[in-house]
Amino acid sequence: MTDLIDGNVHAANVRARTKVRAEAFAAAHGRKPRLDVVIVGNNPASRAYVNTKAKMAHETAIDGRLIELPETVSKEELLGVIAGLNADAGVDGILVQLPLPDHLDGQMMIDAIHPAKDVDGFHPMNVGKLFTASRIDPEAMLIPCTPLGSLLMLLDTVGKEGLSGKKAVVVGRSNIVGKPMAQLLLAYDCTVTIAHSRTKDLPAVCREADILVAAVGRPEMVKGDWIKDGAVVIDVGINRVPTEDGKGRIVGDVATNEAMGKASYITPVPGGVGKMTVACLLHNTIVAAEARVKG
Ligand SMILES: Nc1nc(=O)c2c([nH]1)NC[C@@H]1CN(c3ccc(C(=O)N[C@@H](CCC(=O)O)C(=O)O)cc3)C=[N+]21
Repeated sequence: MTDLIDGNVHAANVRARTKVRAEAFAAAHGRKPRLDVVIVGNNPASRAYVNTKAKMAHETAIDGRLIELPETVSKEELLGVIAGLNADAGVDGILVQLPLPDHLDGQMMIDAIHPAKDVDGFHPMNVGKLFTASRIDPEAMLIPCTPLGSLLMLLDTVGKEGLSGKKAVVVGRSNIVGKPMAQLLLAYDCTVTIAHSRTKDLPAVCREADILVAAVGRPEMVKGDWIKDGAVVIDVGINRVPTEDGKGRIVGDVATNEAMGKASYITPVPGGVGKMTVACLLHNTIVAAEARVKG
């Protein structure tokens, strides 16, 4: 039997707790916490994510502005926008939607965000804190949203005991998901392997995993027979694939149908990790806001 881990339920819980804190913040400080999102160009998928974030922020009593810049914006202009948000005392969180057009260096822009406002948790200062922490504290650190959301679902599903000493395999080595995810699992006493596109015999490596995190961005790459019986599977992928009606549909990095009956738990796509990513972004915004007013 495979149980689905319902991202909508977990995300609603995170948002409910965040909303209570956002309302208390507003009562104490005379303004709502604020998350500003910078988006460059008009990639339809990027637009869709940004709209979801704006809607969820609003429902969670968090304010925000969307700063829309043309595809052709220069490096200097974008750095200027970020500097303005850093200097604006009313802004608690800054998110620069990635990826950026080729002429802009994403890491340079991340580095320019004030670490205290870096609600993505991508700034080297926040990355360093995560990698050196002896204990993971989502109240005291800005942890990248997708790995944090994945960890919270794992903790709610199998508990700390369900992670300690277990073999975890993270497929994917991005700075946004793979590397921080591996670090979180390591902090919870998993034995962690980071696998990637050059890994020899990837199916065999995955078959060893008690906890399998797929973050490769390839539709349904992880097959049913890559999954150990009883493994917990976290599917981070969000891939749009064509359908006959031309509308397309969203699938993960795991062939979910094949995983059913093998995994003990799996996150569905959609309705899994993605929902928690947005909820954790709002969580990070209230953490950043509270830390800033404390000084
Ligand atoms: N600086 C930055 N930070 C990000 O966190 C960031 C980013 N850039 N660029 C783009 C990606 C993508 N991303 C998603 C968040 C939620 C869903 C989500 O809620 N997905 C729904 C379904 C989506 C659908 O149906 O289209 C789900 O999984 O159920 C998806 C994708 C955040 N990103």
